[in-house]
Amino acid sequence: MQSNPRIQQQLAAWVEENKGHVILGTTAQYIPELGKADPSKLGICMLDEDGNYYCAGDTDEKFTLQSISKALTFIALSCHYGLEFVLERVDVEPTGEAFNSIIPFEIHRPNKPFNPFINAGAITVSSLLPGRTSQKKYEYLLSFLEKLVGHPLEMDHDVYDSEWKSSHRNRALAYYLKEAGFLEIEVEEALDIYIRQCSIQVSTQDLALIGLIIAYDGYNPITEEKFFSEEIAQVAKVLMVTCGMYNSSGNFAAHVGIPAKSGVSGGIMAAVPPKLHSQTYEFRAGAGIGVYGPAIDVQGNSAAGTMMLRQISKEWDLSIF
Ligand SMILES: NC(=O)CC[C@H](N)C(=O)O
Repeated sequence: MQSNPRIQQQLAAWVEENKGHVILGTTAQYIPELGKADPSKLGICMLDEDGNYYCAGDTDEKFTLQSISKALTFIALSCHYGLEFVLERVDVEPTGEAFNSIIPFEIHRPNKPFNPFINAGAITVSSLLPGRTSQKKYEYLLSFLEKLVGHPLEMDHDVYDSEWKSSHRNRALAYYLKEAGFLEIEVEEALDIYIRQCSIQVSTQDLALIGLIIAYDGYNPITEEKFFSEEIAQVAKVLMVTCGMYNSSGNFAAHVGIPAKSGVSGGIMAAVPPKLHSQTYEFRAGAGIGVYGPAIDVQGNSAAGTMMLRQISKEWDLSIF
């Protein structure tokens, strides 16, 4: 199908309409380098199965994956060792606590972290990536991601350094994980791979493409390549719906209804599965979405980005529910 100018115009109009919502958030100050981002930015890119990109607003910026990487590490690890191996080591239950909370861990003393999208679960998953050193684990993940997006990716070293120096809470969390026997590698190595994966730079176009592949159950409909199984994609989407937007996941499911994963850099990756009975012709076949809006709300989600997705989903009938 040819690119549709009406979609492009509509997206541009919605970016303008939602720009005002940036004041509902601030940049992530707890990682000083992320705090320096321009809070007024807002951009979106949508990609359909024919390879048409529809981009509007600030889509030239690169930004770091942050927690969006948690979904991708989960998929990469499941591809390598199988889903069963991963689910034996991390659960799929939301916690209702902040992503970096120590409380669920300390109170419930679970026999595995609650889910791979909170920091406890994500650090555990990262530590299990194949490779003896954090460098090798990082290389494994990077090459998996580069295959998905089809071009080389890089780490933002300033963001890495900034988080490494300020990640006292994650370090504490990693010591809890070590004490509980969930980390087979040393705390500093586990933190290193986790912070590296969070520091990988992407664009909204990259997120739209990975979102499309997840929506298509591990298959890239543009290049006709299969990257991971339906089974893995299914669990990834369940996690995105139940835990992907932290403690706003319920609200996001109710008002947007698209499997999505956000990061404190202000990125959101969303996977719009095919919905053949929809009234909305353009995206009946599914799509991938990448959003960038670094002013984040108290839960850690792009404030204007979330509002914009709410409008888009409503107007184009994208909710899976
Ligand atoms: N929610 C996020 O994006 C958090 C990622 C960030 N690197 C952290 O661990 O705090």
